[in-house]
Amino acid sequence: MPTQDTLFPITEAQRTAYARQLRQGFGRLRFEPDLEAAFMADFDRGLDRRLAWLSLLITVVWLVFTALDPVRMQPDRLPPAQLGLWTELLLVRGVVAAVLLGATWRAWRHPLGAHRRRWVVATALVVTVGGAWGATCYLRLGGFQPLEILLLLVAGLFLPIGLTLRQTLPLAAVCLTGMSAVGVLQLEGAAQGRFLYLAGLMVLTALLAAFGAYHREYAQREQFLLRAELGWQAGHDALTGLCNRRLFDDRLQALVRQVQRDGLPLALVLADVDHFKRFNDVYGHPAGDAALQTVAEVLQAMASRPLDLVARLGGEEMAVVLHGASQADAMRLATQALAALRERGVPHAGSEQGWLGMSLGLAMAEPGDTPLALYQRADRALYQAKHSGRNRVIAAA
Ligand SMILES: Nc1nc2c(ncn2[C@@H]2O[C@H](COP(=O)(O)OP(=O)(O)OP(=O)(O)O)[C@@H](O)[C@H]2O)c(=O)[nH]1
Repeated sequence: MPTQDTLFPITEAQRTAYARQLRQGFGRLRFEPDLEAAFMADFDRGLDRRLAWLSLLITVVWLVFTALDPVRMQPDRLPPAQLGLWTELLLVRGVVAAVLLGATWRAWRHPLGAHRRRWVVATALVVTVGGAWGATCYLRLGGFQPLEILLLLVAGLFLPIGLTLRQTLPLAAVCLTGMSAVGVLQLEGAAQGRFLYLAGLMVLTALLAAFGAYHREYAQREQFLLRAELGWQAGHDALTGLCNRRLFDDRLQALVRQVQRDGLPLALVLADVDHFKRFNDVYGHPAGDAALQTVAEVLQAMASRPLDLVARLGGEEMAVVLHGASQADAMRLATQALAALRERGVPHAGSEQGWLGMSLGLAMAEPGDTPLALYQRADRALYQAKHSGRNRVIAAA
């Protein structure tokens, strides 16, 4: 998906797929495969920086708690039998701190890119299980530990940390199992009971957070589809489906620069329906609209290359930009378009020939050209086509 926020460069076919998905819904938080890939690319935008900051924050909090451990537990006053436990706590704190420092360094140093999900999963697992382990050490040492802090860790898994809900659920299940296993294996009696009670609360927390995450992701997906539709509408003409003037101006500018750099030819063909005012007067505006759609289809058929561009510039004036086409190619395509419109046989009593025709002006991009200069040459050629009998193509000298 630019995301491309203002103009979402989707094709007509993609737009149909987006609209279909929007109609079908996505209650299971999954799009059709192509759309899913586009959504994931959009979903991942700007994530690396956010994760780097989050990782730094967690690391700082973890280091602060680690630094406070000796103050809170006063190891020199612990009975010798508990020194082993103190070492265990220090080890757990140290391992998690080392992993967090490494993860933060990695996230700041290089974009996580393809490793992002693995990075998130590994960091989350170490922090949740390490957090639970540290908490059980505290309990066994007889110190005060607000175990409820573990609930925050569980809820944190459902924050926008780069996983979809489908990816978060198995991770949360593994983390909860790991945390509960630590409690069951390390604790006994009342402390174990209290930890198991907390494990139950963790499951409830996970369910509540998952409920919120479901609705957040649903809204995010819906917004993605709607943004594509809006972007398409911003760059296209509602009647013919062709690019509008705004998108045409943007793309023509880029195309002119591109061919000048690549040394390729570029042709601009301007088209204007002949005696269209009379057509509207005789057949009515709705028939005029249908006639414009026919002309748009005929012009669209001229554009077969990926960088070709067909636009409605306003009223009954349209344009075709042919990337890499020589003047002879462009002339041939324009003549074929005239013949194709003739074949459509749209009656036009107010025209010279009795059926709907159009006049075409062709100009080739020249070295050092600006889009405006190119447009003006094509416009002069169109003017000549109009004034030399209409329903023909004239190339700028
Ligand atoms: N049906 C319909 N008509 C439109 C639309 N946009 C512009 N027009 C009409 O197109 C006509 C353009 O008329 P003119 O600019 O005088 O040109 P023309 O009659 O085609 O004459 P020539 O260009 O000299 O052949 C006007 O009557 C506009 O109302 C549209 O979206 N739908």
